[in-house]
Amino acid sequence: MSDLQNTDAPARPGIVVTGASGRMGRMLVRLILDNPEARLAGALERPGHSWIGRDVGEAMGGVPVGVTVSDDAVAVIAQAQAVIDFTAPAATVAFAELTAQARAVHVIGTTGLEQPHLDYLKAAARHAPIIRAGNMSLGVNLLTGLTRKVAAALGEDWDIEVVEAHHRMKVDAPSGTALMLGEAAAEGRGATLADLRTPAREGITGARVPGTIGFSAIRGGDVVGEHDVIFAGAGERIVLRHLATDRAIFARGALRAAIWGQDKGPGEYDMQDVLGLN
Ligand SMILES: NC(=O)c1ccc[n+]([C@@H]2O[C@H](COP(=O)([O-])OP(=O)(O)OC[C@H]3O[C@@H](n4cnc5c(N)ncnc54)[C@H](O)[C@@H]3O)[C@@H](O)[C@H]2O)c1
Ligand SMILES: O=C(O)C1=N[C@H](C(=O)O)CCC1
Repeated sequence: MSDLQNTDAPARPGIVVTGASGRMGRMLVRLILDNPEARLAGALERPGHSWIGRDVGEAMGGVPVGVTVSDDAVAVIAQAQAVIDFTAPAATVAFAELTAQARAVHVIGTTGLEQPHLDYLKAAARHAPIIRAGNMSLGVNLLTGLTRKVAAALGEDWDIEVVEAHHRMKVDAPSGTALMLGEAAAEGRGATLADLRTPAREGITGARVPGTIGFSAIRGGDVVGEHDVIFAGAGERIVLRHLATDRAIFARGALRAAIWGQDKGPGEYDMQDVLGLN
């Protein structure tokens, strides 16, 4: 990890990492410190967290980097050109308001957001760019396009199921990625996921309703993230699969988005925009 980070160069956007001690937060702090195109401008954690007041480099077990972990989101975000946020829905909504006030780019990886959270984000995006994706990796964003195409090519007699597996600490299901893939499949069929989504199955569910999209979630161990989109027809199946083996793929995507967003106007964007896949 570089210790030359905060010898400032104005051209580099100052990036704040929220949830700095989390699985994604630590990954992001390291990546930003090692990237010459970005500067770590702040590290936030929730009030009461044991890292508050400590240098983030030291808290991570390395050398000091000159950035103290804070719970003062108002003061820290006011200094940011971008905020990279992998936390929890309620925290993300609060950060969105502060990031919009700072006219900074808000990169959101947090999943489990529900409609009221999304409504807040839409309002915040009237003032500054918000880039949000349930999965920031190049591979999943390519798979999203493939899923849309395959769903468009196959008729309703092909059943669509999304199966995902994640580590035992994951709190939301289906995963943000599974929902992205399901949405792409629904778009391929000229519909929305809200129209086609099957409720979670348990008990006597009855036969599958043609044209619907189902989800199954496995939770265990340290699985980083695995997704299958299954198209099941009569006598054959197509399986589109993404396997994540390193969280760095999400962090790299998020940092790329933060840099990409620097010259963008207010509005809602996703990784398809960042990667030029639209
Ligand atoms: N979009 C993607 O590519 C992608 C990839 C990985 C994870 N995620 C999502 O990111 C989120 C975080 O995942 P994780 O595995 O890093 O979880 P984690 O539990 O390891 O980390 C979350 C961190 O956020 C902190 N936090 C919570 N509330 C806060 C607040 N109000 N202020 C500051 N910090 C706060 C927690 O203390 C914790 O350190 C989840 O929603 C997960 O699904 C998305
Ligand atoms: O570890 C997680 O949590 C992940 N969340 C995202 C999701 O919900 O799809 C991306 C994969 C890892």
